[in-house]
Parts: sequence; structure tokens; C-alpha cells
Amino acid sequence: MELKLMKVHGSMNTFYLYEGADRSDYGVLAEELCRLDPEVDGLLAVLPSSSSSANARMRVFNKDGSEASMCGNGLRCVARYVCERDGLENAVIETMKANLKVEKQASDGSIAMYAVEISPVSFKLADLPMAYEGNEEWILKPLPFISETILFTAVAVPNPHLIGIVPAELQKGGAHQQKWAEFFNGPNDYFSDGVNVSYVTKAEDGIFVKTFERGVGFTNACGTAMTASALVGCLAGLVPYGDVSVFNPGGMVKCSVIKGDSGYSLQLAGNATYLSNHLFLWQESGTNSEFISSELLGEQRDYEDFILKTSTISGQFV
Ligand SMILES: N[C@H](CCC[C@H](N)C(=O)O)C(=O)O
Repeated sequence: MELKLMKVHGSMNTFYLYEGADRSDYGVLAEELCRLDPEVDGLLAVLPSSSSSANARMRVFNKDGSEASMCGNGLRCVARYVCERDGLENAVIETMKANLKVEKQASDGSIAMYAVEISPVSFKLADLPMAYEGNEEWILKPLPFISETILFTAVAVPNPHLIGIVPAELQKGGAHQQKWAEFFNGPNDYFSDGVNVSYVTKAEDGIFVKTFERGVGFTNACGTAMTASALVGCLAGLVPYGDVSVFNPGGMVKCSVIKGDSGYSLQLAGNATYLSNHLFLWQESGTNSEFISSELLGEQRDYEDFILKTSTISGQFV
């Protein structure tokens, strides 16, 4: 089967995007693509929506073939794809647990910028799921079996996140974070479906977030994690509610955190960059699939200039 693929990224969290009919074996395709192209973190499938109020449906598959309920960086890329396909400035994208509003934002120079709704948000441990000593929530408290000083928060947006507020020294190297993230994503008594693990550190003008993603490993950025971390940063008083600058190894995004009467409204805004077009010959039965052709789209140089500009803007730890 010959597939037209586009390689895209949000904050250097890189995916192949494919528009087609729904299939039961996109997880297998994701594994195959990421095996052949290790810099890619997963697959975004853009499908027709069964909902009359949505312009399209997104499914997201991790590098290991597992399906996630949401992907913030990926949704920005899907938002751009659908808005440009249909000539829209804003749209609604059906995801596993919600129809989410997306909108084109003013470009930053030549960088395409999109904002996406991150929802639903739940602190109920059952919604991750997480099991810990019969607790129903876990917000800004140490997990003593890990550390007496790191304040952890468990939140679903709606994919599962465990977020720790750590000093700058724990952001170097990543061994401590990797140890616990690998534990929670293997056989364990706490997270039966795994969890994305993020370490957050106060930065001069916002927060810095590094994430070990369920089904992937360390990535340059994780959109849902950065947004959930912005919420945790507000709860912890690291940053004021409103627009939060979130720095990450892949660049910088703006997260909006609004506290309302009925809970939190979260939005993630940042780049949606097209890297290249590809023709891929997918041998659905075996593993000898191969890329037939590729064509660079010339947007990455501008993104790299954007990173240089933003990462010098006080993304440094304090
Ligand atoms: N690894 C995540 C899915 C990808 C989410 C991430 N790439 C993002 O931008 O939100 C999970 O299994 O929940």
C-alpha cells in the first residue's frame, strides 16, 4: 500500500501525519515508521469525523504503537493541516475524549502558529488511572518512596501525567526522571496504563519542562505535559494564572491557564511546522516497508532561528 505522508513537528515533537480512512492497524504503521525513522515520536492519523460539529478526527499513536487519548503538539499540526485543507481560520477536531477547538494564530515571522484547546482536565486518580494508597487525588505532595522534597501532581488532560517540581540540578542528565518513568511504564502497582512523567523547574520568565513520554521516552517536548505543567506551576505559585511561557528542549510554547467556576480552561499555542513530504510503501503483512521518495519543505531553518530567539529569552533556570 503506497501512503502519502507528511513529516511535521510541534516544538520539535516530530510525527508523520497521514490523512485517510480509519484503520485498526495504525499502531503497527506507527511502530514501523518510527523504526525506520528514529527521530520521529509517533503517527498522527487525520480521519473523517462522525461528529457533525467537527471538521476532522485525530488519532495519535506513540512510537511503540500504543494509542494515546490526546497529543497537544500533534493537534497543532493537525489543526494547521485541516484549516489549510478547508480554508479555515479555526476548526473543531474530534479526539478520543473530546471535540477540541483549534485556531490559527498570527504567524511569528514565517512560523505557522496554532492554538489548541486541551481538555478535559481531571485530577481524579481514577481518570489517569493511578492507584496510590486509596487516594482520590494527588496534588503538590511528595511521593515518599521517590523523594521527600519533590512535590508531585497527577493529572489527566485527558492523557495521564505525573508532574514533579524539581530543582535545576535534577534537570541535568535525566537519570532520576528516567528511572521512575521507566518504572511507572513497566509492570507496576501505581499506573496500570503507564504515565507521561515531567520534571518542571521555575525559569526566569516562566517554567522549563522536560518529559519522558509514555510509549516514546524522552522527547523534545510534550504538548499535553507542558500544558499540564503550566497548570501545576500556577497551582504551586511558580507563575501567575493566565499566559505561561513554557520552555523545553525543543523550543517554547505559550500555555493559557484560566481558573473558572467549573474547573480549569487550558490552551496550548505554538508552532506547527511542516518538514517534508514522503511516499511510503507499506507492506502491511511484513516489515520490509520502505520510503520511496521525500521532499523537504524548507520551513525548518526559520524554526531554528525562532528557537535561537526564544530560548535566549530567559528560559534559563532560576
Ligand atoms: N505519549 C503521550 C501521547 C503523545 C502526547 C505528546 N506528544 C503531546 O504532545 O501531548 C501519551 O501516551 O499520552
